Amino acid sequence: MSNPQVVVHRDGDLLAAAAAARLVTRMVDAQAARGYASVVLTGGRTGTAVLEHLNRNGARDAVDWSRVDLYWGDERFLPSGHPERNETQARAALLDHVALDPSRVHVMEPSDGKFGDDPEAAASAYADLLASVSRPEDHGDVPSFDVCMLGVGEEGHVASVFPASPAVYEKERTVVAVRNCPKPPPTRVSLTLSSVRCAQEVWLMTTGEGKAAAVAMALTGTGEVQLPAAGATGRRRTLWLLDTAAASKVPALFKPPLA
Ligand SMILES: O=C(O)[C@H](O)[C@@H](O)[C@H](O)[C@H](O)COP(=O)(O)O
Repeated sequence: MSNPQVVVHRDGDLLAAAAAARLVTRMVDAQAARGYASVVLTGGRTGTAVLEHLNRNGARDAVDWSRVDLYWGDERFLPSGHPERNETQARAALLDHVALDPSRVHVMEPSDGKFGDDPEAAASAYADLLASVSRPEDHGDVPSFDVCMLGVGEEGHVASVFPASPAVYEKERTVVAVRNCPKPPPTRVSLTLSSVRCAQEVWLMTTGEGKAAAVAMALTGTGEVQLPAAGATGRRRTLWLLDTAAASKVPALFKPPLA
């Protein structure tokens, strides 16, 4: 488990642009080292803005998109193509504009997919997929993703893991169905925190005053049951990418001295 690092940017747009540039570099380095890059995408405004900026980044095609494995941290359990699905928004923002290998874009099943309106079956199938692509060096049923990107909710949720929810207590399964989610839409499929923690690097990216309390609590010892973002740590790196508003309650010890 890695200690959190905090990087603060002037505003949300600069945060998204800087995170996109960081992601390009991380993916290029992963491909140089191992021949492929694996990234977990997140829904939400910040996560989608990062993909939009990545699509506009001049270094975008330094990435060999045919050797990228994409996953989702969570997905809204809606029909395929629904505008509220994270997949739909990611495709519009980036995926439809780069030469990905479709077989390496690992979508969580929609509610009109092969399992119909059964989110538990969709979750179980995604867990099986993760297990099938895990390598011996991953030491488990979840790949050691190069980067797992996460947005953060005002009450501290990440992916679709909410405070004191069944998902936050899950210790066995790697992917779960989430019902009665406090953030609409109510039914989702989500990685559990233990799956998030398989990533080499976890990037928590959020903006705005409304997130400042959750960010500060996560960084100052609140437990993951009450504040799931506190449990989102990477094997090698846990990076909080914030704008000044979301960082406004972060203790000085986490912020580099102003230049
Ligand atoms: O499917 C989702 O809704 C997201 O995965 C969710 O975890 C999101 O990232 C946070 O709610 C932050 O969302 P914003 O970035 O829009 O604040």
